[in-house]
Amino acid sequence: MLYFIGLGLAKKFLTQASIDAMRKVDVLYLDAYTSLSCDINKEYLEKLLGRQIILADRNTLENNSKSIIKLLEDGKSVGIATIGDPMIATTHVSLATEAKNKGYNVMIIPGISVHCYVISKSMLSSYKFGRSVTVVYPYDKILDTTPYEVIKDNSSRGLHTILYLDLKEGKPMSAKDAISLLLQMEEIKKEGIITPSTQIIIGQRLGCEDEEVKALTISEALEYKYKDPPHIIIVPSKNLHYMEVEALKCLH
Ligand SMILES: C[S@@+](CC[C@H](N)C(=O)[O-])C[C@H]1O[C@@H](n2cnc3c(N)ncnc32)[C@H](O)[C@@H]1O
Repeated sequence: MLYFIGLGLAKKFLTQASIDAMRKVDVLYLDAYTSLSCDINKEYLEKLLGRQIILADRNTLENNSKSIIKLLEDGKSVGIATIGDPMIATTHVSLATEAKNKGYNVMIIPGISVHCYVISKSMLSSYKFGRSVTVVYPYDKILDTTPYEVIKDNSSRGLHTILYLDLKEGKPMSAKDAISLLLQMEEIKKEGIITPSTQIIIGQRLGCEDEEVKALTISEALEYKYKDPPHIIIVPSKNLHYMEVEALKCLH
């Protein structure tokens, strides 16, 4: 059996189902690259569960899945624990389908995802979210403008956009860096999608004791004093329902 175990965003969101599964498996990996938590880490989980955990990088789970399949072939049960939900905005589906196609049972244990958490805290209508996208660091000085295109497309259909921020080699992108990249995209595209008066919602350290969810304009966000990451951004559609307008006022 291969278990994909969602840990939620912080210690207080660990579920009994996730703890039971982590105790039960023969080999337990902690996915250390698709997300991060302010208070769940390998040491904390090892102490809580009284067992050993292996930190898994992208290579172990994506390119070198053979080692995990080999454990299953040897009759071992394997767990892959992930901050948040194991299947939301991660790359674990390919490993799950590979194991399933080879005849192994796959069990998914959902966890509270940042995706649901930020929608809930924003009070925006959950029916009105379009495709989500990740703002990534420029690669070889080339800026990927996909987030700009996705915001534009969602906006044209009256939909909100969730922006995940890049997490490269354990270095989480801050909201401030993401906003300056969005402004650079605007300079390239010049379609008036991201302007100083564009409203955004910034979620900081969600699930932690010092979490914050704030509605700001882009120009306010450039001056804002942020807490440490992780950060996430929502770009609300301009076509807000009057209840959503009221909800946003509560986040100022
Ligand atoms: C690619 S998503 C993975 C989401 C995860 N699988 C889940 O279900 O929660 C990771 C990104 O979400 C955002 N994020 C994750 N946890 C967060 C938190 N507690 N507070 C704010 N943003 C967070 C950050 O932008 C981070 O780089």
